[in-house]
Amino acid sequence: NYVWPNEEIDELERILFEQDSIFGQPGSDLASFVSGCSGFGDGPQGGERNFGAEWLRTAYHDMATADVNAGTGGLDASILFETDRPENPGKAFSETFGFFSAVHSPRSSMSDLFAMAAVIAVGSCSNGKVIIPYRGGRVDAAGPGPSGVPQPQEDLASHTASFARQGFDVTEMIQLVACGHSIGGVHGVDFPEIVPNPPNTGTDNMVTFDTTNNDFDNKVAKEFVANNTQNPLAFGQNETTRSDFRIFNADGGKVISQLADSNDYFLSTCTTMLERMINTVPRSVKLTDIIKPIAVKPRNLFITPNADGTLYVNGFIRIANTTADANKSQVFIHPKSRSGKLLPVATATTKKGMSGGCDYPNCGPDFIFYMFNTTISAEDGISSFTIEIQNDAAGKTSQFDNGGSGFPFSDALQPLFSLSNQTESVVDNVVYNQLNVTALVLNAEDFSDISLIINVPVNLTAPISPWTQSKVSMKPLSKVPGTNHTLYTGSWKAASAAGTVPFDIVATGNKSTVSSLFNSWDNVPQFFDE
Ligand code: HEM
Repeated sequence: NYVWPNEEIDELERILFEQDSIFGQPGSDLASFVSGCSGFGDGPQGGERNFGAEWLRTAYHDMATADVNAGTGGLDASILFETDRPENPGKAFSETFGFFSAVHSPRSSMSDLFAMAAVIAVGSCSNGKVIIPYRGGRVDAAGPGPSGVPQPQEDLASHTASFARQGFDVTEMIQLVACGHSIGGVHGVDFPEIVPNPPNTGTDNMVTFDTTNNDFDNKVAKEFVANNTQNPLAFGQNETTRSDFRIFNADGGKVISQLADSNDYFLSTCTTMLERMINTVPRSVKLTDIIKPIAVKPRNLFITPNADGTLYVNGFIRIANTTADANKSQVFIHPKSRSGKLLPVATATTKKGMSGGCDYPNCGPDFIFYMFNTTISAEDGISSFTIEIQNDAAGKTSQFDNGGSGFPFSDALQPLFSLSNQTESVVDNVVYNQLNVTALVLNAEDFSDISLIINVPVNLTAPISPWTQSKVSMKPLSKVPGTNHTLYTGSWKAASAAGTVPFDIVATGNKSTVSSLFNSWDNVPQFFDE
């Protein structure tokens, strides 16, 4: 019963399920960094960084300070304010943030992105055998939380108490640690007391938890039980820091043996435990339903006025390859006028191309992008459309009416990308982004205010910050001849630290408020100084 658009899930759905996108927008290459779960060589000692392992460790360290009885902490991205603590050594947290900050927005909190990082990492590292159901809705912390990430030199009693605070009993603690330590390892640069670094080489001696660093599998348990493990937290030179040894034996070795006995059991246990881990959030947070790939979703819809009083309407429809057949299907758009009258059908059979779903098996379908365009009279205008697929993936004709009222798309208020641009300038060594937007407004006399609204972080120097809206009043430019449309323009300029988060245009009046929300800067032509 998904209805487009949905502010809570559309952006998260795009980032998670639309990898290798033909639009090449930020985030569409995220999964490629953990593709095959392979590490990136760091030096002759064989040390390497496995980004998937870093993403998973980031999600755990962020969650590990939760207090489930108090209903506080959990996945809230507070880790970004806590990286100078002794319990959080290493590059993992800032590197994970580096990957995901490009898609951080009011519709995709950093904590939702850290949860997604764990989902993608484990999905990719297990080659699609562990698909953690993903929900959105997490809320970012505005500052540091309490400390309390478990550390390897602590004793079993403190680990048991710490996991109990996070909501996991002894059995679940053993399971969660085994799942986490299935990929990656201990880095000499972060923990020289556990994994000594060769002196003066500048390299990172990394010792993996098991022999399959690039595979999310039960080897970590198998090798531990078989007593031939290389896990530095189980049999490292320093007995004090053998936390995995103490934890895996916390119940006499029962659970770790079960995990060692069956990889299927290990994988299903980890799916459950890691889902619980990423869904550990403050009590005040309400998570969305599980986000699934959406079968039919409009994308980048544009309206441009022509000189002769008509409107050129074009856009893309993203269709899952489980719904349409890239070779056979024919796609048609049925637009409706402003008054609800059916307008001539537009064919959308030309394919812009395919996006490869998720980059790893079992995550979601690939998508086919169909292009359409049509010309309508400005007097008729447009309010919505429905989509018809002939010869769909099942060989039938199917209609998509977006829950009954069609896909909303209105010429009441639209940015005109061909008349908009973005520029970059440097003043006193500070780089500024400027966004110049021209918008098409119907019956402008009905509105008392038409504003360009940019979401910007309140605190430009913090790694993450609550958002605030920076508003610019747009001014009338000219009437579009032969129509009731008027062009409005507005310019917004700020230090580039304010980012290029999608922008809104909102027209408010006594009779109504209309808006065009979350418009991507990617669609705005760039004029950058060399
Ligand atoms: C008592 C609990 C735990 C302790 C004491 C502990 C300790 C450690 C230590 C010392 C490292 C090495 C980090 C580095 O050198 O950068 C590490 C790595 C890692 N931990 Fe844990 N850990 C615990 C639980 C968990 C849990 C529950 C998870 C996730 C579910 C997890 C996921 C990871 C991952 C993926 C790595 C590899 C990071 C990389 O290769 O860059 N850990 N852990």
